[in-house]
Amino acid sequence: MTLRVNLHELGAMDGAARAALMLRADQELGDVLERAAPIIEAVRTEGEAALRRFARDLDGVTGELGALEATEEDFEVAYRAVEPEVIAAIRYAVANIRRFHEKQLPEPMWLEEVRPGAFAGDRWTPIPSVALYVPRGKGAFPSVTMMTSVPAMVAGVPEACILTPPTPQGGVDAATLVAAREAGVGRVFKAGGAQAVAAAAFGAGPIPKAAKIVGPGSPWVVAAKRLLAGRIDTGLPAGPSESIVFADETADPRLAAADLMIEAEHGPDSSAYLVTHDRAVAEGALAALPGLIAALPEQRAGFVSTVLGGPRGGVVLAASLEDAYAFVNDYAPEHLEVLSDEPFAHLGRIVNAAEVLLGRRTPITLGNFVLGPNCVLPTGGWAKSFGPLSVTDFMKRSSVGYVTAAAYPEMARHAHALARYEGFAAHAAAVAMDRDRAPVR
Ligand SMILES: NC(=O)c1ccc[n+]([C@@H]2O[C@H](COP(=O)([O-])OP(=O)(O)OC[C@H]3O[C@@H](n4cnc5c(N)ncnc54)[C@H](O)[C@@H]3O)[C@@H](O)[C@H]2O)c1
Ligand SMILES: N[C@H](CO)Cc1c[nH]c[nH+]1
Ligand SMILES: [Zn+2]
Repeated sequence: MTLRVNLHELGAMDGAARAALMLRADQELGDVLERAAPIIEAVRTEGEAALRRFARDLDGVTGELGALEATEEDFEVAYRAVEPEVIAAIRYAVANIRRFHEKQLPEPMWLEEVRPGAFAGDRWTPIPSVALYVPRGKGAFPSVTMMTSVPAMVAGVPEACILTPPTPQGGVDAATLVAAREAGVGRVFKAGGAQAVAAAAFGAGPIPKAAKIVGPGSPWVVAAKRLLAGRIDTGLPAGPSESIVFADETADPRLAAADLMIEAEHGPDSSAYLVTHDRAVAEGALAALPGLIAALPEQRAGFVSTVLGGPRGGVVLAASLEDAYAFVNDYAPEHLEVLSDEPFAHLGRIVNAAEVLLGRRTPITLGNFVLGPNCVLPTGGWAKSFGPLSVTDFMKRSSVGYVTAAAYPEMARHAHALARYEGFAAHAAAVAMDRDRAPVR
């Protein structure tokens, strides 16, 4: 395995080379969109039979798949199989994630008296149903189970279910089942990839049609969400993981190198940069990386070296601190870690990042698993306009209005003038009527 890590010197790069560093795997889906389309069509027309076929052909299930929905016995077996230390960590994380997300709950309703006797406001209610996608391919994700399930439960969604690819034995990852139960989601189905997104959009076998699907995934999941966006609310775009570790001259290069590997180890389609304006930090990190990579298990070492030596990763040496801020804000990373003795001094300069983790004791790992903020985050540059998954992603807002007799005449007069101007005669007629006359029955 080659352990070559890129050094990108921004001062020596032209605009095109700099722009090339910004590209992500989910911006270039290539033929995945085309190849996901027939999978979706098969689920739409064949339902459960297609899901069973894809479990075998795409998820590599060789064991007995059984019922698509995890049974009570599956949950019991999972609790026995997962190490007590991991169950304790899941409970610790669920408590923190719940505490964080409860703070996000909006007031159920507010009304403002916009004119004397005329009231307008917002009312928040949960969405009726949601499918929570939990990936399982290059890893298992009890973390994502908690991060999608807890806010859905805090929001009060009445019908929530988890969709996750089956294991090769035909079951569900044990810690995913434990995390689902601890977070309060009772239904877990074995379906992954594009076929899972299609099952949520149309309903398939026991998998209910949902109003929305949330959760991150591989390019197959991203592609299916794009193709089905007219059939189901696909929420925030969360594709292959990406990060920037931003380090100033006070940063420890070895920590910078270690933290650069965190998101790079997800897979070859990840993106990960260390951005610094300090040459000593850049060179120290480059020197530390081969040894750190070599200490990883083979598959993860392979992913990290592919990412850090490929077109979407490495060490970025900015021409100045200003240039480093500009790079981060242009890139709009999913995860941003700020390694500095004064991390808050940089916070005001960061405007585009889905998550900002401050200081040497807040590595991305803590955010991914236990701190409380959501680890399902927008990728592909979408952090310029989207935030992390939150409680309000599981709710919708309705406007509410109420006009009294005291406020009506003036409001009606102004509305009538605008209705006439826009040429809407029925709109105008409705506000020309006497609304306080006794009804004629
Ligand atoms: N943005 C976020 O918030 C966030 C959070 C966690 C994970 N992630 C990312 O989610 C992704 C998870 O990917 P994963 O692969 O581990 O799991 P996944 O569940 O997303 O993908 C595996 C599924 O893809 C389908 N698939 C695989 N190869 C296929 C093929 N050739 N044809 C058709 N379908 C195919 C299979 O059905 C399988 O079920 C990673 O890229 C990770 O970085 C992102
Ligand atoms: N980094 C992922 C989001 O991009 C979340 C995660 C979960 N487990 C490990 N990482
Ligand atoms: Zn991660």
